[in-house]
Amino acid sequence: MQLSEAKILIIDDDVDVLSAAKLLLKRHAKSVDIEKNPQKLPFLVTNGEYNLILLDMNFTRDVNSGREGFHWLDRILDINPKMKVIMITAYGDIEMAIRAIKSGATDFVLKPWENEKLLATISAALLVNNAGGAGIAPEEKTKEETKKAKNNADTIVATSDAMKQVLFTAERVAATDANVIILGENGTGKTQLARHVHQHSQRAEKPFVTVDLGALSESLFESELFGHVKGAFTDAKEDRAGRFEEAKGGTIFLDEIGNLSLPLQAKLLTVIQDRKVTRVGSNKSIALDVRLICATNMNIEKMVQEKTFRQDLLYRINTIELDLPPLRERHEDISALADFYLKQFSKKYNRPVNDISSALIKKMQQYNWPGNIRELQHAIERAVILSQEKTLQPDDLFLKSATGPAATATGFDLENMEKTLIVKAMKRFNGNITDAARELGLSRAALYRRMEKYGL
Ligand SMILES: Nc1ncnc2c1ncn2[C@@H]1O[C@H](COP(=O)(O)OP(=O)(O)OP(=O)(O)O)[C@@H](O)[C@H]1O
Repeated sequence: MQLSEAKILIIDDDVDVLSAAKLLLKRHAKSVDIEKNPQKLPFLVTNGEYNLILLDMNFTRDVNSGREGFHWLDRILDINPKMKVIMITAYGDIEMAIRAIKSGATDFVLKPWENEKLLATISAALLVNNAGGAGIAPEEKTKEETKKAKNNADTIVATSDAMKQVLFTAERVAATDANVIILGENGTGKTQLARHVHQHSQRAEKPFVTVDLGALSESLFESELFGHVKGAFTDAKEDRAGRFEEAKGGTIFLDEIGNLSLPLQAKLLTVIQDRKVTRVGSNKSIALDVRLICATNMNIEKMVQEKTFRQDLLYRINTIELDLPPLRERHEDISALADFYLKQFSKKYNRPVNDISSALIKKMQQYNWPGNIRELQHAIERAVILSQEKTLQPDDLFLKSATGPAATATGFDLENMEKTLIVKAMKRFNGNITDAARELGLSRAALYRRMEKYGL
C-alpha cells in the first residue's frame, strides 16, 4: 500500500511529538489521527480501520522501561495480528527496539527523528507483506510454515572439514544404539547435534527428551528423572512419569552432565547399569527403553582425574565421543553460518539486507567467538534488524568481547577514549545525533551502535 492511501494513528503522550508528526504526515497520508491516551487503543484499533500505528514506547508514567509500550503493542496485535506498528523510541533504547521487532512490531524510529527517515520507514512498512513476517501472530502460521521453520531450526551448517567429520561420525553412530557423549564449549551446537543423532536413528519417530541437569536441584532430581507415585512426598498429588519413562522408545538427552553432584552421579549410574527405573515412593521397577546422549562443556577427563566425576559413570556414557570444535577454529563455517542466519533473519524480520561485505567476513574470522554459534546467530540477528543498508558492513556487527590475543590493555584504553569522545560530542551538540556523528566522522547508525555498546 502507498503512503498516500494510508490511514495512520499516532499514540504518544507528548503533545509536541503528536503535533509535529501530524503536521508532517497529513501532507503525505490519506488521514492522520492522534491520541494522547493509550487506554483508548483497543477501541481505536477495533473501530478505526487504520493501516499503520506509530506507538510511543515510553509513556511518562513509565519513563524508561518501555514496559507500557510492549503492553500496548501486544494489545494491538491481539486485536489485529496484521497491524503494522512502528515503535517510537528514544536514542539510547536500541535494545528495546530490537525486542519490539521480535515481539511483532514492523519497525522502529528513533526520537528525535529526521522527517525523511520517518517517511521512508512508514512507506517501507506499508509495503511489507505481513504473511509470515514479523507482525503475524504465531497461530496464524500454516502447518506448512511451522514445519518449514522447524526444519530450518534443525539445519546443521557444516562447511569446515572438522564439522563434516563430526557429522559423518554422528550419522554413522546414529544407527546403532550406542551411548554418545558430546563435548564442546557453550553454544557450539551440542543440543542440535544430539537431536540430529536422534533424527538419524531408528528411534526418530519416538520422543526426544531433553533434561538440563545444570538447572535441576538435588531435591527434584529423582522425581524429575524417575517419576513418583501419589503421596510419595507432600507435593506429589498424583502419579507422575519421569523423563526416562517419557522418552520411552526414543532418546533422552542429558545436558550439562558435568554439573551433577557425586551422590546424583551414583543414582544415575545405577539406573544406566540396571536399565530400569523405579518411581519415587514405588517398589515396582520399570524397564528402560531409551538411547542415552549426554553433553557437557566441562573437561570431563580432568574431572575424573580430580575425582569430581565418577570414572565408572563416564565409561558407561562415553561409548562414542563427539567433539564439537569451538567456532574460532572452523573459519569456513563462520561465513557459511553468517549467510545462513542472514537469510533466515532478513526473511523473519522483513529486512532488505541480503549480503555481507568481505570486510565484515574478515572481521568475523578474526574474532574469537566466546559464545560460539549462539553468539554469531544473535550478532547477525541484531545486525539485520539495525542495518539500514543491503550489505552488512563491519560497523553493523556488534561484538561483545575483544578479539583474541589482541585484547591488550591498550585495546581497552582505546575503547575508553572512544567513549569519552562520544560523550563530549553529545554534550557539545546537546544530544543532537546528526551533528555529533558528523563531528566524529561517523554515520548516525554507527554512532547509535557505539552509544549502545558503551551504554550511553
Ligand atoms: N551447525 C549449526 N548450524 C546452524 N545452526 C547451529 C549449528 N549448531 C548450532 N546451531 C544453532 O546455534 C544455537 C546454539 O546451539 P545449541 O543450543 O545446540 O548449543 P549448545 O552447545 O547445546 O549450547 P549450551 O552449551 O549453551 O547448551 C542454536 O540456536 C542452534 O540452532
